[in-house]
Amino acid sequence: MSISCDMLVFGGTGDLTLHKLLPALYHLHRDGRLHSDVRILALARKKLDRAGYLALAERHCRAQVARSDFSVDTWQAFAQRLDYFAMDASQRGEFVRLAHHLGSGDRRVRVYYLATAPDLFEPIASHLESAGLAGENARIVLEKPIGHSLESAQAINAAIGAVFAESRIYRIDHYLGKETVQNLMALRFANALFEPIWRAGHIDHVQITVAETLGVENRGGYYDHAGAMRDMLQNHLLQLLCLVAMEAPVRFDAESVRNEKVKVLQALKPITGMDVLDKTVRGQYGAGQIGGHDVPAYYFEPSIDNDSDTETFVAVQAEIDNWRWAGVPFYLRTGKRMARKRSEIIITFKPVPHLLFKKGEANRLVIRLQPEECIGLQLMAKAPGKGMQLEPVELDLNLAHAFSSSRRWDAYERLLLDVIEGDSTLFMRRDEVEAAWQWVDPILRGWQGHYRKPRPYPAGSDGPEQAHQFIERQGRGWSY
Ligand SMILES: NC(=O)C1=CN([C@@H]2O[C@H](COP(=O)(O)OP(=O)(O)OC[C@H]3O[C@@H](n4cnc5c(N)ncnc54)[C@H](OP(=O)(O)O)[C@@H]3O)[C@@H](O)[C@H]2O)C=CC1
Ligand SMILES: O=C1O[C@H](COP(=O)(O)O)[C@@H](O)[C@H](O)[C@H]1O
Repeated sequence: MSISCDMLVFGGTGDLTLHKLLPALYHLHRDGRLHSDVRILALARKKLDRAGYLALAERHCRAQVARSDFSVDTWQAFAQRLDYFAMDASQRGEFVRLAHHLGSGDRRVRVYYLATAPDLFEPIASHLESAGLAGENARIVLEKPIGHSLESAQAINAAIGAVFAESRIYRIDHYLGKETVQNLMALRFANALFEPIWRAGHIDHVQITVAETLGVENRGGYYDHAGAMRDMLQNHLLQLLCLVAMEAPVRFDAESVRNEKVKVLQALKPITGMDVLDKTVRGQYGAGQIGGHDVPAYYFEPSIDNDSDTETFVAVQAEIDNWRWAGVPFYLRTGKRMARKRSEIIITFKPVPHLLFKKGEANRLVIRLQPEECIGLQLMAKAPGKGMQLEPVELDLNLAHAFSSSRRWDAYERLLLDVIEGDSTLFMRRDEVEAAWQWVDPILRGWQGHYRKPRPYPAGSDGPEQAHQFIERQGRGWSY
């Protein structure tokens, strides 16, 4: 059973809160994982009373939670925990009103979840402090992306760090809360099988793909200033890369795991200047079809400039300059409005040194995060019948089948519970975020100088043609 706390969600009427955070909290409540005294206070400027907010929250929870998991009784019990407070979080004076509303309760754990644009992070932290709301029992959760560059991330980190100790700052990257991502650590560090071959001598290359069919939806105002590099690659894809590439931590605790991840980020080979033309591909979706329906081009989406140069697709060839990984390319790609939704990591091993049979394909380890969660090891096997006809077959560990009795947790459920329980193992430390920006910034500068126009690709495709040429130049291809 979790501990008692007040959870204050700034941005309580926003997309993230309504689509992810509240459904996750509902599930935690339904599964009996929230202490009976956990209270949730949503905050935003919109003038709503409690009843109005509950109606909004219920509508979204009904839409997000599976029918079989939603019941009116459970909702009503969950709603008892929920309240709404209208305030402008950019105004210091409003926090005096908030302190008054919260009353004394200084000894209770308070979690401040900042589900707002990052430009509110600094004012909220400083206003919390001046209203006496940032005491020892207060924790703060920051959504990604932290800033839009190394400099802005450092400024945010410094401002938050001036109010909250690092151990009380939770920089969330929801990919770390996904079951299969954690399973990657189990696979690597709880099985002796892979360690001897988990290195340059045996691995040809690694591909990490996060493809979405969604477009920018109603987030154009944010996305057009961010793009795929800041929205996805700087955080989610680099975190996945870290988990594939890191050394075994001495313990499974926050400091040990994060120490190893940061070393990987620091070892990433810089991509600077004209290198961006060889090592990266930017793309932007045009009109096309998703699931048989016409969808508009990116520049016709709401809140997007008609001549926007923002990338909705990015592919990068990353290299890690250390003993384990020298010379092994890590191909990262992510895009919106792609042919199908899938997130996966594919490790391709080196081919056998001498081919005895007519057919030979390199072994591949496939770690699928979405839509299904499974791990597959592709091996060559003899097809039944006469002769040595070899075909690739997959040893398949389907996690949904292997653990069929338990409901699959959404990433936010796991991470929210970790915050309440004070476990920051699956959250990003300050130096990790900054090391990631340190590598990403020169790429963004290279694009400014040499690669302003993203390559077009039709919605519903596998990205721009250049993304295929880029990997084929090296005698490889994207896995499908
Ligand atoms: N949506 C998603 O799927 C994801 C979002 N994120 C991150 O989460 C954060 C929030 O994103 P998202 O929910 O999409 O954004 P939205 O624009 O949908 O929501 C922003 C929220 O902030 C509130 N807000 C804005 N200004 C103020 C203010 N001055 N005082 C109080 N509240 C304010 C808005 O309410 P009001 O206007 O009523 O004040 C609204 O509730 C961003 O940092 C984003 O990058 C990260 C991962 C995924
Ligand atoms: O952080 C983000 O992630 C989502 C994709 O998350 P997933 O869990 O559905 O894979 C992405 O759509 C969004 O643009 C980004 O901000």
